[in-house]
Amino acid sequence: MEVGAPDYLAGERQTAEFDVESMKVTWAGSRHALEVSDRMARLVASDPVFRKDNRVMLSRKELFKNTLRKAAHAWKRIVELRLTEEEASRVRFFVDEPAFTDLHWGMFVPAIKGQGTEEQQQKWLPLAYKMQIIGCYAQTELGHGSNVQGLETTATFDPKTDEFIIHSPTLTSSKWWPGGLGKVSTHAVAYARLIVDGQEHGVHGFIVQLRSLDDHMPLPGITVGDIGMKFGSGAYNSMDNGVLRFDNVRIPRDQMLMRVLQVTREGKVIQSDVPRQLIYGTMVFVRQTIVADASCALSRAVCIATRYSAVRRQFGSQNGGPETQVIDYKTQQSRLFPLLASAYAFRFVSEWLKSLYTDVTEKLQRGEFSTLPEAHACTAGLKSITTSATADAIEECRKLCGGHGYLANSGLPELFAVYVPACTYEGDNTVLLLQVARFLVKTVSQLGSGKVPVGTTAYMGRARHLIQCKSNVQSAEDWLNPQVVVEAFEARSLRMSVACAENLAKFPNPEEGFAQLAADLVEAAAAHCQLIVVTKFFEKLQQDIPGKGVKKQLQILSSVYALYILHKHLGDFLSTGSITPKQGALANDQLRSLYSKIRPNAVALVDAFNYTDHYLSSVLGRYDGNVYPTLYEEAWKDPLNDSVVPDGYQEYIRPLLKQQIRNARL
Ligand SMILES: CCCCCCCCCCCCCCCCCCCC(=O)SCCNC(=O)CCNC(=O)[C@H](O)C(C)(C)COP(=O)(O)OP(=O)(O)OC[C@H]1O[C@@H](n2cnc3c(N)ncnc32)[C@H](O)[C@@H]1OP(=O)(O)O
Ligand SMILES: Cc1cc2nc3c(=O)[nH]c(=O)nc-3n(C[C@H](O)[C@H](O)[C@H](O)COP(=O)(O)OP(=O)(O)OC[C@H]3O[C@@H](n4cnc5c(N)ncnc54)[C@H](O)[C@@H]3O)c2cc1C
Repeated sequence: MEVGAPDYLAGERQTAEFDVESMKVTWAGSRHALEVSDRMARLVASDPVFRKDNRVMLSRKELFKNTLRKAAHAWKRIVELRLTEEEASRVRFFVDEPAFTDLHWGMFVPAIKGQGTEEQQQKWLPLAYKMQIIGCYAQTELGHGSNVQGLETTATFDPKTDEFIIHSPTLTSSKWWPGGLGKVSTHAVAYARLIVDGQEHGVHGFIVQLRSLDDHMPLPGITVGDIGMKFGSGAYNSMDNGVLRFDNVRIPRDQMLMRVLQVTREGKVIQSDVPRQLIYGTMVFVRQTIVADASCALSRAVCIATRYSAVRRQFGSQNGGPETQVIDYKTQQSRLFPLLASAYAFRFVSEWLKSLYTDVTEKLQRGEFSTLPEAHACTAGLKSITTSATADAIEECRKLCGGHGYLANSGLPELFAVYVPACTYEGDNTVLLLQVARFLVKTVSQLGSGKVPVGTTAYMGRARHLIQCKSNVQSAEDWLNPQVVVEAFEARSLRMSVACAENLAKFPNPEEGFAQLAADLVEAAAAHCQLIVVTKFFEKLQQDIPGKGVKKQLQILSSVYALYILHKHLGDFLSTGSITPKQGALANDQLRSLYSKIRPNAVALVDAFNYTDHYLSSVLGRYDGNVYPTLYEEAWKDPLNDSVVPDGYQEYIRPLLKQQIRNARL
């Protein structure tokens, strides 16, 4: 905010009962992370190349070119200022526009790191790190996305020339969707069925050059282009999601990523001791980052809706006094505050998931693979529930802002359009929950065998207790006890998984049973993932959290998150007998009282996200709350208002009016 400018939300900030600066540190993860984030946010906001207020007005071509300009400029600044990887990734975050670089850094590089041999990494990574080649992740095809084993592109080994022949045998085998592919990437990690000596060996990744490094023209045998406009006007259209066909394209044998499986010069296929699933490792990595992204997108929407709800007034004027701030309506609170709590919950679960991922990656380097299934289940499940909840929440925030939320300059329509594909990419959310369900059913089925469940399924080891325990909640206060809450969530989750396992056992064919019970399995999986989020929020509170009143606020938010989920899924809790209807009603009583505790802190709690006005790009979410004059000024900047009489008047309006006059005379 400019020095000396009026702060229309000052009153809201004065009622805060905690130290906002300390909360900023907790949200960012550390003082260092906050400092880096703050510095990079200002760097981006002060650079005119990174302006974004005109984004929705640009044509697709202009938008795309502008994105190329921003990406090139960001890279120039990263090199000039010798930014660290952490700083560079914050620059990307604040530039706030999907671009080919996301796939280059986020998937192409990790695919080579995770699936390439040492030699392959040494050859390709330095080129990729300097952006002397630009890569994408070309897995999905026109006919298959979720079913990776169903991909049709082939990679046939030719022992005569020591090459693979990459081919698209059908229309449906055309690569379709990869970001960065359409117009920019020079290379792809392309996924194809490996065929050696007429035998198939599953889907593997191959580094394929697509375009000339001299003139950017597609290489012989490559047909490549953009797949067309996507949802929304600006949004994800800054990305060149592409189509790609291979017509018997030859690549050297050493361009197959061979960490999992090797093909020798003689055409021998050697399976290493690394599990096949590591081919899916890049997706595990990205799913983990998507959970962190969910907390960012959600907190951004909530920040806008909270500030605006404090500015906006409707009804309730007494004796000519001001009307009621809409944030004081209990309905507004019950819709908004759970989303605020969810933003914090997703933030902390993403922190935990990152540490789990780092731990599993270190183990994989040492040849320990036992934790891979849990890492897969956690990343898939949390990616699924956090992105679904965030997409719904952004739309709810738009509605919380009434009519003005529908204006592009509220920032919410664009945020929704750009965010919502997260429910689909990197694994459709339902498909991913079914993966979690497989993991849970397997864990349940092994309970009798003496195998002790660990990690996020450790609670299943107490199945005998959890299957019959009764919650001892007697008052609304009791719901503030984390142990009580966790036990209710554990009982619900375990009982849902056990019920699924028991029902599955009734089918002679397990796969048929899995297909028939899929809807229940998805619900059991979601219940397990919600338990993880609740537990990790409570565990966060066991840590030392400095700053006046900060821990107290987080305790309130953790209870709000848990009780909101409980209230929303009350049917599950009741039908599994995890709690009684009376206890469900008490949870709701507690929730209401928690909302009142959040109310004086609401604006400060969203200030703690430390978002600049540039990043928020929302008139409604401005830090200073100066909404109405800005909305008014912005309206006049619309190109339609360039002229008082619109273009088209002479051709289309005037004749109409004249005709009416003539008709009236008749
Ligand atoms: C200088 C620095 C600058 C910094 C800039 C920084 C910028 C960085 C930005 C980064 C952001 C990145 C943004 C990216 C944007 C996203 C773009 C989107 C990209 C994509 O969408 S890529 C395509 C994604 N596709 C999918 O997700 C497909 C989903 N399908 C699957 O994953 C699989 O097909 C599926 C559903 C798992 C089934 O596979 P299948 O082989 O058929 O497996 P089974 O069901 O039979 O299971 C077999 C067995 O394997 C286990 N399994 C499955 N998957 C995994 C896994 N991933 N890991 C480990 N194990 C796995 C499964 O559980 C089964 O186990 P069993 O024990 O039961 O046998
Ligand atoms: C913006 C965007 C960017 C993308 N970027 C990339 C990229 O860079 N690289 C890349 O390779 N791919 C990319 N993709 C593709 C993406 O990964 C796939 O779209 C995604 O994995 C979903 O697969 P699908 O499209 O085949 O959906 P489908 O599987 O066809 O889903 C359609 C419906 O069928 C349901 N369904 C499917 N299978 C089952 C099942 N077994 N049981 C129950 N229901 C089922 C789903 O729930 C869904 O409702 C991108 C997609 C988008 C939208």
